[in-house]
Amino acid sequence: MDWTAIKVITSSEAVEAVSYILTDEGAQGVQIEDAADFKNLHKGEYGDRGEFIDPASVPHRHSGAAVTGYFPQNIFVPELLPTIHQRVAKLSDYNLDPGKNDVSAEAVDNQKWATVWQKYYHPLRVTDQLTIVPQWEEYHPESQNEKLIYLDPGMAFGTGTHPTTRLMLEALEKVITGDEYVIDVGTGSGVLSIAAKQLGAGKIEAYDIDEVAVNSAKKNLALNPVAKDVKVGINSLLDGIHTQADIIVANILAEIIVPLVPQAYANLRPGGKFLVSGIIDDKASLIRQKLSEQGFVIDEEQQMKDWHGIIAHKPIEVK
Ligand SMILES: C[S@@+](CC[C@H](N)C(=O)[O-])C[C@H]1O[C@@H](n2cnc3c(N)ncnc32)[C@H](O)[C@@H]1O
Repeated sequence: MDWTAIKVITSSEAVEAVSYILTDEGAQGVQIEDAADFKNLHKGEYGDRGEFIDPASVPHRHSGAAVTGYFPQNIFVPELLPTIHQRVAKLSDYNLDPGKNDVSAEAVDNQKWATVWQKYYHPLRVTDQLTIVPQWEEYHPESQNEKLIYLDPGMAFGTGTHPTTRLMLEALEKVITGDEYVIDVGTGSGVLSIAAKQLGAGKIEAYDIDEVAVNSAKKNLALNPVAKDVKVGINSLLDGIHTQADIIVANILAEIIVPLVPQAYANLRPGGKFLVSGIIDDKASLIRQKLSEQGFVIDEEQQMKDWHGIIAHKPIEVK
């Protein structure tokens, strides 16, 4: 099958939202070229996580970002382009800068689609213990404590390389000690659930509002035998869920985290941890405020590029 690539020129801060819009409109995969990610490339051959980067292989951007969605060829481009343009323009209602919002389409053949991923996506050590491995690569751990997450990145957000995902992978590495009951809200590719399992979590439930993401997560979970018992389903946030989890993890836009805060509080046992990212710089204070108002105690906040990740807990003594 051939594909239509729809490219949106936008701002770094809107990358995640634009990826979401493209996926929501039917993109089967999203590729991100973000100037913010390539800022430090000239410093040497290694990225800030020690991974090898060949600058010649990176689509270098000097400012802003390009987000390309790959759509099946039967889409009606003349209708889709203005729809995407309008949805990206509306991001300003959420205080996100849509950037140039230049939307263009190009036909690509199947082979190019495959090579797009394979060119830019290689095994990447994302935290002390976790390495993301594209499904098609053969890879042998370099040390005994290295744990592998196999992914086919063609389907949903969550290749493991985006700062928001990395913040949550690091947070999971810090808080999981073994056998925790984890809920992964907005699972996307399923990357955080697979990581949680690799780190020793017990029962995991993963939810996403988007059917493409749920199917992608199922496929990726199946690539990782350790995660075969993770339950995945379609659900908006924690609507209709009443449980007592040890850890709730969510990498979603700040605007969507706001209604999740009370739901997470209700669904965590006292002492349980709430890990959140997807929070762009100027939304961090809003999320800190919502967490505190709800009764959460903020244990830690990390920043990677323009993104914040927060680890909070529900106090054992509830006032
Ligand atoms: C930024 S991606 C995160 C994917 C993955 N968890 C990661 O960390 O890389 C956000 C995901 O949240 C999902 N999402 C957005 N709104 C949601 C909602 N109201 N309820 C559940 N999932 C939602 C999107 O479909 C998308 O897959």
